[in-house]
Amino acid sequence: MSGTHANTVPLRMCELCHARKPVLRRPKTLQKLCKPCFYHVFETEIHNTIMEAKLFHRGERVAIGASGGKDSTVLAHVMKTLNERYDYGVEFVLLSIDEGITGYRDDSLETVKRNKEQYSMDLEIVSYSELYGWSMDQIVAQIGNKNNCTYCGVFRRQALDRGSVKLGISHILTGHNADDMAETILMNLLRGDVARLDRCTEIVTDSSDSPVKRSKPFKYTYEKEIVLYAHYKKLDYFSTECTYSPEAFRGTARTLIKNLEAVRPSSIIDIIKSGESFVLLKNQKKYPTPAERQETATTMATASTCQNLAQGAPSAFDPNVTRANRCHTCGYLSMNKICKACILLEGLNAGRAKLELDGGVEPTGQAALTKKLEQLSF
Ligand SMILES: Nc1ncnc2c1ncn2[C@@H]1O[C@H](COP(=O)(O)OP(=O)(O)OP(=O)(O)O)[C@@H](O)[C@H]1O
Repeated sequence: MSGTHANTVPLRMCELCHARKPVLRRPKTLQKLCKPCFYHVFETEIHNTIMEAKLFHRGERVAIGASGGKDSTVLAHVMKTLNERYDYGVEFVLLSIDEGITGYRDDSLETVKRNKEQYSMDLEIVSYSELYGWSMDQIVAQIGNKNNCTYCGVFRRQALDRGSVKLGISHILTGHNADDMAETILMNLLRGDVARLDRCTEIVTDSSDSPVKRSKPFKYTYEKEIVLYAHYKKLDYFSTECTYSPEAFRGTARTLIKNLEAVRPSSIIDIIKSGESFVLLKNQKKYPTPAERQETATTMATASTCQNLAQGAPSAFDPNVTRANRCHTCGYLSMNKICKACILLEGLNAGRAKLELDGGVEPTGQAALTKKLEQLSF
């Protein structure tokens, strides 16, 4: 009976090449594909995203935020592949931030060190201890496990900027993927955070308090496909989750996205497309041009910003930028008199951080700290 059935049912072939047997069902489209066709569509979609957004220009040096995890490892691999295939003429450099998380970042950095050899890219490692005098382990020991993501997020953002500036680079890529972006859109929507909703769908984010622009070439790339790609290509990446507690609200948004994806795979892209289509009141703030950004990055590199921050010394990195744009404590670009990192550091250094976090009456925990940071104005 089964023999008869096998003779009558045509052998299903890859839905793209119709020549090879499929080995996987593509999460984004549910197409059954062979490995070469999956690699091809995966890489080509990223290339198209890069081309449409005009992400690079020839001769540019670009940092890849390399955590050793699946996203940034696949990012480094794909950027090397596409740079060679399409001759972008870009020099990629790996930039890692060592947050000082024992059993997590120390191990993942070993992966990045191997990636450096595997992809023949230079590697720069910048640590929280060196920049701020505090590792995340020490911060968590002081403030507990509750708000650590906020500290880590603020410090990492600035550390990536400072690492780039140290390298004289004004463009950094991160491995944020379509799932991350859909989560962020949903979170901003649910919080009513219209200002962030306006910016969070952009592939390139510019900020007036940063000399470095950030791009997300995986903006439309599904996390599940990144995992499949890393798996089939046998890429060397580190897969352990951070040992400290994750941001609770993002976790909720993530679960929601995963549930939506399970019943409707296009949900992730649909959320991003919807987010992109929202028409919001535009912020009229003028952001620096690429040339202005490059100039600032070079000037700041010369001024050894990292050393200044570690010493907490005010500095005059760029004579063209007025004092009003600088943090009065560390001298780094800031829209407020004191930058977010220094506010947090001040609390830590004075041993006040925990007291301040627990002392408020209305929103508590993560929400309270975020609100406090957002409302800063002097
Ligand atoms: N310690 C770090 N050093 C350098 N870049 C980082 C670091 N942590 C995160 N990034 C950058 O930010 C992106 C998003 O970080 P996130 O913490 O969301 O990790 P993730 O989604 O697990 O990504 P990955 O799989 O690359 O670790 C990463 O892909 C990477 O480009």
